[in-house]
Amino acid sequence: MSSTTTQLAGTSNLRLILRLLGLAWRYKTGSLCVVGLQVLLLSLTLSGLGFVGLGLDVLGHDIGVLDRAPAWPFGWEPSEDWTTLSLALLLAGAVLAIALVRFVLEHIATVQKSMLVQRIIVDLRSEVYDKVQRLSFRFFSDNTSGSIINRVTGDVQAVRRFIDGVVIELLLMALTLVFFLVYMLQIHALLTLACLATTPALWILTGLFSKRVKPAYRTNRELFDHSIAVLSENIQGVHVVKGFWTQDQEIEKYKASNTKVLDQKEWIFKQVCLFVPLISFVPNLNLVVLLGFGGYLYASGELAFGTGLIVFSRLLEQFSAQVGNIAQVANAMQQSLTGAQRVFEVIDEPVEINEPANALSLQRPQGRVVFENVGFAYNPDTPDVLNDISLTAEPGKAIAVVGATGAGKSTLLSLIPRFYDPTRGRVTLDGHDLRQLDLDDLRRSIGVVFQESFLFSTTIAENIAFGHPEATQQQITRAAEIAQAHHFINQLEDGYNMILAEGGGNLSGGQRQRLAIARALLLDPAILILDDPTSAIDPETEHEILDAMHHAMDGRTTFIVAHRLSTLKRADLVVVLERGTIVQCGTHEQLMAEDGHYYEAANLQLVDDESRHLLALHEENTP
Ligand SMILES: Nc1ncnc2c1ncn2[C@@H]1O[C@H](COP(=O)(O)OP(=O)(O)OP(=O)(O)O)[C@@H](O)[C@H]1O
Repeated sequence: MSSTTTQLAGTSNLRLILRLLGLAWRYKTGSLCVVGLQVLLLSLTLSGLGFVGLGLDVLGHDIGVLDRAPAWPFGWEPSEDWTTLSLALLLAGAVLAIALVRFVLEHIATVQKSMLVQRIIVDLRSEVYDKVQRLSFRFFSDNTSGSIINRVTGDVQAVRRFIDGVVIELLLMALTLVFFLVYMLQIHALLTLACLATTPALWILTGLFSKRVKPAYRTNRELFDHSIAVLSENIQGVHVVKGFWTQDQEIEKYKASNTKVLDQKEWIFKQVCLFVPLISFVPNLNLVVLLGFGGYLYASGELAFGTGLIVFSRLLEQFSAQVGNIAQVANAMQQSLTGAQRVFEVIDEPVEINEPANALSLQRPQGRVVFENVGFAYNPDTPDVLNDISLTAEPGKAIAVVGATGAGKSTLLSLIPRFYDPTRGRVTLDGHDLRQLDLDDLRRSIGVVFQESFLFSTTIAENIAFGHPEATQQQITRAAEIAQAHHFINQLEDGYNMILAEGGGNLSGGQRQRLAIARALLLDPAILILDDPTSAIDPETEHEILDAMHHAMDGRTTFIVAHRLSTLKRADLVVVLERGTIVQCGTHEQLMAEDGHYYEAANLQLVDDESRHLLALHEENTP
């Protein structure tokens, strides 16, 4: 992920954790509510445990197994009239009541936690998606769609996991440990210290595990990005895949990328599978200490049976389970840190194309576009794609840009809506540097039709009104008429309400382009950019598109990448680009009078047109 990637690759875990804690703080009410409920549940668990221990002491004392009288809480003593059975029933009733309250609270806590988790996911996904929308074209060239999709979906889940699987879990663990520790210390301090002597070993093991798996989780996400990229490219290029009969190759490619993910995940699983039992094993040593030392204390009369040894063993068991849980938390932490780093890379990606705070609003520009000594390179370390371009387009005039493939035509046009900013010089609109203008206003005053137009899987009407969703049917129809699309739309079964397949797959290339022209025209833009819209169209359909374009150009400053002589002849100015430099500039007639590339190329096309004409005549006359 461009510059930020390297910067963030070195981001320490501590900084990431602090940042994630800041994020968790946004959800403090929900998180504290979940933690509060868990504290209540914990208190109830401990009370239940205490009552069970007391019950055992009452029964043991009654049958003469235990010498010591049971110690009732808060100095309360049952009266002499109470029988052992009624005392046991009282304690059993208390345990049952506690279990019922626990049941209700546990339900509320689970619902609260799920709602919190969902809110975090939705908020974070919107934030990342919102940022992706504002990022420049450079971001999309630098990152595969697989990686971007993965960050908005999977990695966001990982960040969410930090809040519910790490922060809340650690808080609960800390609270539980403190509660249990205090209770155990109260029962017998020395026994507690002896039983917990193994705990530091767990922390050391956890630290070692985290260090070992962190890079593996990062690699895993990258391999997964690749696998999604293979899938999405295959779907997008399904025509090429089928056309070249390469399904088997593609299946192998996808299998290979999935196998890489699997192999790498297997390594992580192996580490986790070694770590988790190891962490669970260590607390068993505590039980050995408990049986030895605790048994001795009971025998020497220092420890009660039920409220002492039994309750202590249950506490130790749960304490150890909580400490053992650290393995899961450490694993969740590594996964969430990897995900978080990738999500923050998107959130931190600088918005390259932005506007000043006091941006100038040009609601309805006249459309005078001037390039002043413009130079441009896609990257600082790659050669210039445009050199010293100076060019003036007067309002309402048509500028045709011609040149060999790779000459820089599309790049030149992409500077007008500020898809990129010039590296040197400036582009102005009505005398104002584009960088000083309100970006929304600027883009609203420009209609763009690309070489291949992307349509969305919604109705034709909604596709035409894409940039202006409030447009009336009348405005939509008007735009479609100018773009020569109204006729074919009316012939469709559902007309303007026909729902398009993904990418407009159920329309012909020419129909798609005419819809794209209508979409650009609906905004009634002062400037029209037509980036070779007939390049992917057959000659028959090209004629219809050219007609549509000529209607659309009326009264607008138009930049058009064109090859057809008919279009070039109609242009007010023809600019010939060669390797990013303007080598010729003038009207068609002026350029034809010069002995240059334009003259040669135009003659070639004339010959070509002539041969096509002859061929057509020949076909007509052949029986
Ligand atoms: N996103 C990009 N990142 C880096 N280089 C790019 C990018 N887009 C285009 N280029 C390079 O810039 C140069 C000009 O490309 P551009 O698309 O502007 O040419 P063009 O004249 O429109 O070509 P064509 O007629 O084939 O569409 C080419 O060398 C191309 O490889």
